[in-house]
Amino acid sequence: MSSINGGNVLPAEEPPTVLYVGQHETQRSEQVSLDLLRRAQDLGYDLLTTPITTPKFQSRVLETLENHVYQLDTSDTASSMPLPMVSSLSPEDSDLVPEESNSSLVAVTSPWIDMGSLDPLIAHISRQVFILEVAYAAFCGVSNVLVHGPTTSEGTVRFARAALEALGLGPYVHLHILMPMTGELEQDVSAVGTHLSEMVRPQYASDDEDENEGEPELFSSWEMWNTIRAICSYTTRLSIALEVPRGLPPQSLQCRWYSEPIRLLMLPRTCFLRNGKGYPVLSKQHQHFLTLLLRLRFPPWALLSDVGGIPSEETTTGGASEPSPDLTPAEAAASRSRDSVDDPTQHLHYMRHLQQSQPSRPPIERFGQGYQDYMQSPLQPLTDNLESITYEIFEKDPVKYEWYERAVALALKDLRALLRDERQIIVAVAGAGRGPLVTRVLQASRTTGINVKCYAVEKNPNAHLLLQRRNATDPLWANQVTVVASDMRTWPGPILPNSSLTKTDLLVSELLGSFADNELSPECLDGVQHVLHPGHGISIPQSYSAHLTPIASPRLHSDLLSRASTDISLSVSEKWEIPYVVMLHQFDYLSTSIPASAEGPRMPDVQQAWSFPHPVAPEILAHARQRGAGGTVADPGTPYSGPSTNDHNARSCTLRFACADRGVCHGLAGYFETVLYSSPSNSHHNKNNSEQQIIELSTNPVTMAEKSKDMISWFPIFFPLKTPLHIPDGGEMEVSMWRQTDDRKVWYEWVVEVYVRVAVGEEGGRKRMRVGISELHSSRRNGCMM
Ligand SMILES: C[S@@+](CC[C@H](N)C(=O)[O-])C[C@H]1O[C@@H](n2cnc3c(N)ncnc32)[C@H](O)[C@@H]1O
Repeated sequence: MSSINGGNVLPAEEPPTVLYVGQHETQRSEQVSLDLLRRAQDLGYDLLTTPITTPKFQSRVLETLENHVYQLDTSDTASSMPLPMVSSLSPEDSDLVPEESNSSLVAVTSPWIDMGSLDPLIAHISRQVFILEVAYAAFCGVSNVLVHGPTTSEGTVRFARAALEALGLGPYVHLHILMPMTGELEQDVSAVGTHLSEMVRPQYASDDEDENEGEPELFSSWEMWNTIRAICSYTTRLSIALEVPRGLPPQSLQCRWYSEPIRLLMLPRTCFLRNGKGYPVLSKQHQHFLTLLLRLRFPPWALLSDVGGIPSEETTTGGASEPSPDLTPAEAAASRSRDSVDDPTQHLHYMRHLQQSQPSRPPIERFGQGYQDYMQSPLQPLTDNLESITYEIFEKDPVKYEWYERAVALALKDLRALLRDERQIIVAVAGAGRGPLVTRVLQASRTTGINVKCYAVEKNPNAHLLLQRRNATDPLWANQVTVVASDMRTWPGPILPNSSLTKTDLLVSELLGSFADNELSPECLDGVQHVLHPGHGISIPQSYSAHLTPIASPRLHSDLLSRASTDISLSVSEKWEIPYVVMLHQFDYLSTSIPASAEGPRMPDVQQAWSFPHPVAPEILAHARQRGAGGTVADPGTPYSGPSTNDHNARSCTLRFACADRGVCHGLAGYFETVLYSSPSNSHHNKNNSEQQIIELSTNPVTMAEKSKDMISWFPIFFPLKTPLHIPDGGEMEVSMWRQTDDRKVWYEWVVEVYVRVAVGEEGGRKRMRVGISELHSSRRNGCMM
């Protein structure tokens, strides 16, 4: 059964690209007044940054610090001296005032403080400055606050502790931590006067020089951010202001940042190139990264940093000459406004041009617009009946039905060749819904010229009514389809005119969930297998398999954390114990294959968990029936012991995933593949023509493009981890998963372990050491009812 959007209507049109652009100056020369904001908005900016405090305040704080240090150095009672207090803000300490228009401002805390300092005096002063500033910004109604991230990884925990305190100052305070993608910020904060880190007393200077030697680690900036947000418990009020460098880091790091909550994208002047005509442009790689971010459910705002001030009224009203016809729209706009490559709004015009000219999204993204990273509880296909609108959405899939028709046509040809007579081939569509697969069977019959007798079996009484109506009105159906209202597992099978039961030659169904078997296709198809001819009967699909890979998805983790315990259907802890159907968007694969080239696609390592073939070997079903009747006793002592007719549908797997880069695992992404039909005459056909003889569907990101590109019916599934698991560089994840069943329901259990290989002895031997393990998660309480 498909799982898209829980039955909501989805727009398939290209949604407009939303891009808010703000202007930032590391050292704003002009006070951010209402007038400046209006001028900025007239130019096309949506927001401005503003410092919270003035240089006067900075001088006052420095003075306090210097006085204290002087007293410490000269006083006899230095050891008992209390730490200095930074007194409340005075009118000359800040130009910010409460205004309605403050919602268009991003307040910037002082970049010269160092909350993570090893020197307790510096850390103490910095923390006070920070708290005073955030509290005042919040008081003035500026809820978005930009904070320069920690200067060293050593100070990250202290920085995070202060950030957590600031978040407690008000329910609307939202902190954006300014981080470089890697290494150090391009913005020169030394321009804003003495940085407090320069005033560290010698006894507190870092002694970890050995550790800090050499190149900064690629992922160190990300790691700092990860520490901050973990200490702040993944609150949605903490996000990143990511500074984009001129040269982008490798794909692996770009993808990691992409998965994080980037709310502001800081674009300094230095990240722009100049094109042949001297106008600022972004490189192709930068444009691609921006495009990905702009497709997020909540795209970041762009902050153009130090690209030129906001011109005063007089300079903006000067006459502009007509632009040259060979300029791009962005260049023309820039040229029209100022007619100069020195125009301070060129970068803004260029960003607007990029906004207007975004490439169109892939079909699944268009279709799922608004549903990115939205977690839905999986369906209960046997107890719930779908609504017509849900079927209607499935039926929009441009690939699935087409592929089914091809599979049916191929199977009909093989059956005709095998049966060697002209009798009608008996086809049953099990779980017919509103009938699209019945139509495809009839079309395949028409195109192959092979006569069929078609049965449509459906347990949803409302869909059954529609099937009957369609049989009477659809010229292709022409009242020739036998519509059966029944659970397929209790359907005795086709009845001949002489009232005797017969078997079907071909059984067509689509009962697949996002993880293949999670909507009980195996159980339903076992139950209807008795109607399939035991000799030559064909099932479409012939097999399906579940696939998974570990992912980092801070967004989903944060979303689950914040889900209220008032959810009537789930207890607080149960939300971690069920898989969710979700259009995964803002996430990162933790285990990937190395791309062939730097630009080559980075493919995840997606491994098969298990598979189900159909029809099942008759002995297996006979044995299951025997167990159900009490003929065999199950292993005593096992939690689900006792005779079960469904034990043959239990599965388990243990899979290992190599992780080149450090990261945090928030759960497992699940996909499926299915072979609808693989013709046994495969090789024979291929000799004579190039027609494809194996028809498959896939949502596995590695094989989807090749097997069923642009299929939209299924979103992936997500198995969450209650406690995120940290993986070091070069670590290995081991995923153990079970499909469990008793005679009433089916559920999943999963556990993830992290290993590293460490050198042992002098002979170069290596030992596999476990460094982390998750809880055992189980969806038993919310299992799928059989
Ligand atoms: C995903 S829908 C597919 C509908 C349609 N065949 C299509 O491809 O658009 C699965 C259908 O199977 C039906 N179904 C599921 N389990 C069934 C069962 N045990 N017996 C009969 N119908 C069943 C559901 O009611 C639903 O209509």
